[in-house]
Amino acid sequence: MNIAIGCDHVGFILKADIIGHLISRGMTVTDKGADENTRTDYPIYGKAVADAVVSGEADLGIVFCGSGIGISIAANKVHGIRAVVCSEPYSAKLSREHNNTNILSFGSRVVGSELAKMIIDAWLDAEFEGGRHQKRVEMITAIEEAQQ
Ligand SMILES: O=C(CO)[C@H](O)[C@H](O)COP(=O)(O)O
Repeated sequence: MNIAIGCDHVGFILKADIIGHLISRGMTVTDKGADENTRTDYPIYGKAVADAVVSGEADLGIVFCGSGIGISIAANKVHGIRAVVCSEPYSAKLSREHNNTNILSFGSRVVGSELAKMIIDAWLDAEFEGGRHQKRVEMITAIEEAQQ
């Protein structure tokens, strides 16, 4: 599985910690920046990771900013993206099972490295359940398509 990752200046250190964890899980990691912790703007990297996911370059994405909020909002502006900010594993698991999320977002000022790894494991180990949830995800997509 190929995971695209991206961060702003605040998320840079947590992203660096997480790369090794993803590789240890057998993932291929495509890093869309930022490449240093100099102040930058999170929408650049939220869009870059989202584009990689919707184009098929990556299967899933993980993004990092200070709160996880701005970069997830930016990613969610790209059609086909369902990005979620998580600070505990249960929501991460449910976001895959019920909502088929394709980007996981972290607040580096909120979540430490070990908790982030637990959240990532819960997210990656979960699978979309389909069934009654399929129709609801399709309803979200229909909202998106009506905006075009
Ligand atoms: O969390 C974020 C967006 O939701 C950003 O990381 C945060 O706003 C950056 O702030 P600053 O430029 O003061 O470091």
